[in-house]
Amino acid sequence: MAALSATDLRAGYGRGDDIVRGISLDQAPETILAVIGPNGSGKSSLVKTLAGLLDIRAGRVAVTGRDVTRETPAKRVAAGLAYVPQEANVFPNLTIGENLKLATEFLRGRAGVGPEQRERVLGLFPEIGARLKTRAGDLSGGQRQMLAFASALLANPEALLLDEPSAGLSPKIVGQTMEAIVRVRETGVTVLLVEQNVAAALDVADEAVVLVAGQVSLRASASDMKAADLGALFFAKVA
Ligand SMILES: Nc1ncnc2c1ncn2[C@@H]1O[C@H](COP(=O)(O)OP(=O)(O)OP(=O)(O)O)[C@@H](O)[C@H]1O
Repeated sequence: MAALSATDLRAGYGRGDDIVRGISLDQAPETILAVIGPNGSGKSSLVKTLAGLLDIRAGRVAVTGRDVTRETPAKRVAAGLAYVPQEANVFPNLTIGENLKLATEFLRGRAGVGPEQRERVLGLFPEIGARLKTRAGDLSGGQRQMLAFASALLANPEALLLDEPSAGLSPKIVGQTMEAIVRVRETGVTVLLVEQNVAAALDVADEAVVLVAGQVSLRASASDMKAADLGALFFAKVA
């Protein structure tokens, strides 16, 4: 069974045209699927639609077979679908410890949420665990991203949606962030990774999809995608 599944998904903003225009994708458990494509192709909109932040106009979203299409964002997290937005993904005025505490505030009742999961997650991100009293606003970009991952993982998700985790990070820190994503996958989490940094994403992904104008124009293994002419794919004319 797919860990994450979207079927004929359509979504857009307000009364505007569809931005997500009929996307279907099934993601096998414990894989990393990179979502790449040119600026404005709808990558962030897709991930927001999966997370429940953009109203679904048609189609279906399921997490480990459970239909969450009509669920609120909070209920989707409780169903096993966690989301790390591109920006504003931590509370800067709160400490690391306070951020982590808040992350589980609305998750009572979800299996696997609690002190053991907290220990497991802090074990994955030791530099976060060692600085629980530090204000999140005082962290570097890379550390802030680790805190955002850790906060999302406290929900013990089946699938994790990441929107451009490399944005604004130096190349060295991008590498460390991608390594962290691999560690997350090794704990059994399925990761959907939206990235502008195509090379970094393909280095860690199993598979990738190219989005052009809100539709999937190609799906391939990460290694085949590395060999593809992405320039031609990204800038192909779409009807
Ligand atoms: N809040 C919004 N209201 C209206 N239209 C929006 C909104 N956010 C995005 N869009 C539009 O949706 C389209 C897709 O944007 P989206 O941010 O999903 O693309 P993207 O592939 O993630 O781009 P980028 O790589 O630049 O982040 C764009 O035409 C954009 O103008």
